[in-house]
Amino acid sequence: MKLPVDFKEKYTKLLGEEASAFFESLDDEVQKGFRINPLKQNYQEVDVSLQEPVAYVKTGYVGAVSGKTLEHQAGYVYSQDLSAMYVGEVVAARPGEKILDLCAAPGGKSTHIAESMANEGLLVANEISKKRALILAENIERTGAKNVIVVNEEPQTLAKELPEYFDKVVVDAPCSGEGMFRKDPHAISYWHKDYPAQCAVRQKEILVEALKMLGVGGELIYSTCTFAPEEDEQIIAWLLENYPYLKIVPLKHYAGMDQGVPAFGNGAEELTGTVRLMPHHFKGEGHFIAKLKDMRPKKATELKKKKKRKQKGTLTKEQEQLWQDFAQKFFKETPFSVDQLRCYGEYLYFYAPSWPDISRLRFMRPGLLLGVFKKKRFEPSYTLALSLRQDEVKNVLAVTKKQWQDYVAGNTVQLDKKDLKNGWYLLVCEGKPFAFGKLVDKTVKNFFPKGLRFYN
Ligand SMILES: C[S@@+](CC[C@H](N)C(=O)[O-])C[C@H]1O[C@@H](n2cnc3c(N)ncnc32)[C@H](O)[C@@H]1O
Repeated sequence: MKLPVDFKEKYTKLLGEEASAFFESLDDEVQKGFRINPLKQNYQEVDVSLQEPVAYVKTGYVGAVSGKTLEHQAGYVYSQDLSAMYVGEVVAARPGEKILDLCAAPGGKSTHIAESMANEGLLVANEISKKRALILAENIERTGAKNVIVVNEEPQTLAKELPEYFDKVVVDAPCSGEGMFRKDPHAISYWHKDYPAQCAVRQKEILVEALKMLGVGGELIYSTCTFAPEEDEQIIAWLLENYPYLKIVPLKHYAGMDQGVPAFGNGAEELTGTVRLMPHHFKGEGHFIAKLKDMRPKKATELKKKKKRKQKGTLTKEQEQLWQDFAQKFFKETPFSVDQLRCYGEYLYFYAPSWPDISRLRFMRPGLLLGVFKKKRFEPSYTLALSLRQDEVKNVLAVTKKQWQDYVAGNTVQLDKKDLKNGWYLLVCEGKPFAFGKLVDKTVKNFFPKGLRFYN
């Protein structure tokens, strides 16, 4: 790989005798990784090679997964760089927490966080770029998580709406991307000597807003996919100097993981509690990760509940009836109560009443999309199908792998079974729910989203 001269000079100085091993590692083959999704029923049975688990992520494996497999389409696996996947583990999301992923697209960390929350609590996944936020929403959708809101905002706007709201805030910051050189040689073309310092300015701006949203006693998780001290140890040193109530939570260093280097920051010994994932020591593209805790005690006044604004999106009587008709026919037990339903336009969402009012924010996904009202009928969504387990529903239709291939390509499926009632079915292939289909006589009509169709 042809590395910029300034880059080589800089890391020769910083890494000393290790520099040549570091440069050589950037020519090694990319080692791919993936995670399996514990939100899915029988997730341990995915049909991919699970021979090489990674030690530091409970659901992580070494290996490549194709985007055209049933496992991928149905949300059982998520492809993620082996170093990036340690971030989600460091977040250690727990059911019931309120978590913000401020720079979330395409969703590697957000999907991991959502998958750890067992559908309890709230993850707000935010992405500033609209195009990328759409991809983020799609990736979140495949996980089947019910407790995720996807927004497309600037950190400043979010901070005004959700001050001190979260238990954990994740800033996987836009950075100079030196850890992307091997995977995406194009990243080299953006790099210049002053780029890391320029990125650091933006990172500080983002962090100032992120900290406004962190609740007293909460945790900030900061990460980059770059090796530049300006964006790594120096950012953490800056945080410690400017927010003296923050303390580093020392992270576990598994085999191959390096400690943060105090001399790369301000010399503070506690920087060793951060993690550097360097490609000449660790299978993965490279990352820096730090966790900081807000050490301020909670004040009595801060425990007072804020007055809630009246939420929009109440259903009409007719919409409520249409949903209930569908739910009674389809579910063994109706999973959402009326106060958990919101309607935006014709679209029906699950939205827990305890979640904050986001009506003034640009959202891509205000909760779990359940379906759409169309001329006196309700049509369930693909997203709802991906969030369901077979044992929750009355109407399950098992199809063959060939029929799955046809369906995801946009075709109808012909059945030879006679005894099935017409109506909506959760389609399942090899035990994995993957979409809704509407049976009309012996034909399963295709409702696979047009933009997601693919051929095998
Ligand atoms: C490193 S990527 C995030 C990767 C993501 N966390 C994941 O695991 O898939 C950084 C993201 O920050 C976004 N970003 C860029 N400028 C930003 C800003 N000023 N504030 C917030 N996010 C920004 C980028 O669009 C990009 O999607």
